[in-house]
Amino acid sequence: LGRAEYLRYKDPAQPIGARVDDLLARMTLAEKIGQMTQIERENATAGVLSKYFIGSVLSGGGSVPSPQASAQAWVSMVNAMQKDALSTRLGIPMIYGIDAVHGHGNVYKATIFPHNVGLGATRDPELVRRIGEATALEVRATGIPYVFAPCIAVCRDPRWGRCYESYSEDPKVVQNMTTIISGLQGDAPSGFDGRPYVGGSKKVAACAKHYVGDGGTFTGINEGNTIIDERGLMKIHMPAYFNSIIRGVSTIMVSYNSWNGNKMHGNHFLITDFLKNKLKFRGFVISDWQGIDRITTPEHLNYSYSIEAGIGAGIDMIMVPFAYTEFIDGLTTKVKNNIIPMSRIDDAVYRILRVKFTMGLFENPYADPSLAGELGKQEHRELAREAVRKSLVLLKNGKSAYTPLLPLPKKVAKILVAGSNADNLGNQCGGWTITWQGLTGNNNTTGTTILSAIKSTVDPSTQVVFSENPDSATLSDKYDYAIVVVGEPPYAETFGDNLNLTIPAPGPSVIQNVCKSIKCVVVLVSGRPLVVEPHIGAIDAFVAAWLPGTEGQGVADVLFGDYGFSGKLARTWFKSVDQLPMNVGDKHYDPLFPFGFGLTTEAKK
Ligand SMILES: O=[N+]([O-])c1ccc(O[C@@H]2O[C@@H](CO)[C@H](O)[C@H](S[C@@H]3O[C@H](CO)[C@@H](O)[C@H](O)[C@H]3O)[C@@H]2O)cc1
Repeated sequence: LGRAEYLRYKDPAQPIGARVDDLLARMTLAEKIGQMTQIERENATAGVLSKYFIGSVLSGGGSVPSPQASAQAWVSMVNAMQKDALSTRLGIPMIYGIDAVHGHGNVYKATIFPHNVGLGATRDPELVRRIGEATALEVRATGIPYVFAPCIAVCRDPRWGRCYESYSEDPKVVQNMTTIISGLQGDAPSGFDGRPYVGGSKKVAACAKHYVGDGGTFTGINEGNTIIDERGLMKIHMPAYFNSIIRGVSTIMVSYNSWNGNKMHGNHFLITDFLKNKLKFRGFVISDWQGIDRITTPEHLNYSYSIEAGIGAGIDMIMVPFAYTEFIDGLTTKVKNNIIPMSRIDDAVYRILRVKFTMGLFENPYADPSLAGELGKQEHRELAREAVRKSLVLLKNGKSAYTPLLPLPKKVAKILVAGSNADNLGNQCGGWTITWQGLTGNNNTTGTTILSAIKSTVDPSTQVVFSENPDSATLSDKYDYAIVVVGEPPYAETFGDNLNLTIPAPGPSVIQNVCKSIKCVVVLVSGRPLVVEPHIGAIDAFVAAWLPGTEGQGVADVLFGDYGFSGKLARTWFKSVDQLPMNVGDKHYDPLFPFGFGLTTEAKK
């Protein structure tokens, strides 16, 4: 029998660089460009991956194999795609990516952690690292090795629809929370000088996004224009990328926004000169969804130009995600006509292969079925509950310092719970949950609403009356106190852009109606600070709960004193939207509640 030809790139004993060099030298242009192409899962039908040598597949927001798909169904889907990819001449495994920005959001019964706006308020980087570890396990339970997380945006204007994806307006808080990358990927060995690192098949490749300045657009317009000089960009929006690279982040996603009128997806200086050559980032740079299409207005106006500008700027992998033949043909033409040099293609493919080799994808291309039980595991839910507790910020406690309302007594005669967000799991999870935009209501995934948490925490003898929008008959009853849980419905991206930031109706009237006659604590479930100045006088106690996710028990734990309040504002709480943008350190700083503010309480013995 002839000895099978020794293929150096297939030998795990070989150094990573040698394996990449060997494989790259064997690849045709079509195989190289295929590696640079990421397509949406709905396009990855039988034979497509092998026919076009596709290197990556993704789930866009809400893209699932079937409604309420099990971990096993996800594993079957990903493994089938992998089998197709491995059937190619060189057998290069594809890498499947998904947004797991607050736990494995697309997936039914996954643990949904607080969105980043709440995690910033915890000021607890080690907690956030543990969230990364748990998220990696839940993502691997579904056979997926790559997440488009964390978002390290520094949101400078809460009118931005994605502000809740940002840990803070303060770059230092965002830098501290890059511990999530080490949780997701594992700890890069010291002196790793910014090479991509993923520590085995219980870890996932991460993606620091969106590079750069996504949180700094004019009036918070999503995908808008970040108008700031280079010094300001480097001081506010860049620092967390330094930390991410030191932590060995495997990929970086380019942002839709422009910087001083120039689209980031076409910015050679920031992507190649700065990120790759100065910061020595050695993972791969991925575009956002149709990110190169949106270089032009209207989008896709001149896709040939978009390809040239995006690849020329230094983007390595294109999240196409649908028109993949147009992308492949377009890039092939550019290379054959010497408009894009082969050296640019080789740089891109080198980086992509380095990540795939480093994370062991060649040795372990298929899912580990033993991890299925990690999805929604009780231990992870307890971690999420701890995160909820630590994310709550107590902004007012009693109409005077001598009459604190919190912690609430568990044993009283009767309490009223009111508001749109008291009994609504979808609202407390927010966007990027089950679907891209998120879903209001209690029928979309499993978890604990704030109302059910209250009911299970109070003494069994305490009567709990719930009414979303209580009428005068309900309000005429006698209550020891009321808990009013109001706030925003779920949203994502541009659909969340909002210039007035008022509490959605009927929240303000519920606050007024309840609080004028009953001692009340208002719990605001929202992706950002909202207009509360007109109501604050009528409110006895006020808690910012942000978007806590599935583990609403964490809210009751603190309201009733099983744990103390410890959260600190990671965002300035404005008085009026006319003041915006207004951030800590600004010359004119006149907030309702300043950055860093948060009252504390002691846990009841
Ligand atoms: O019907 N419309 O009006 C509509 C509008 C815009 C759409 O565009 C698309 O919608 C979403 C759902 O398909 C996609 O996820 C992206 S968003 C992008 O997706 C990446 C992958 O999920 C994330 O990592 C990034 O962080 C995020 O910025 C895009 O905006 C789709 C439909």
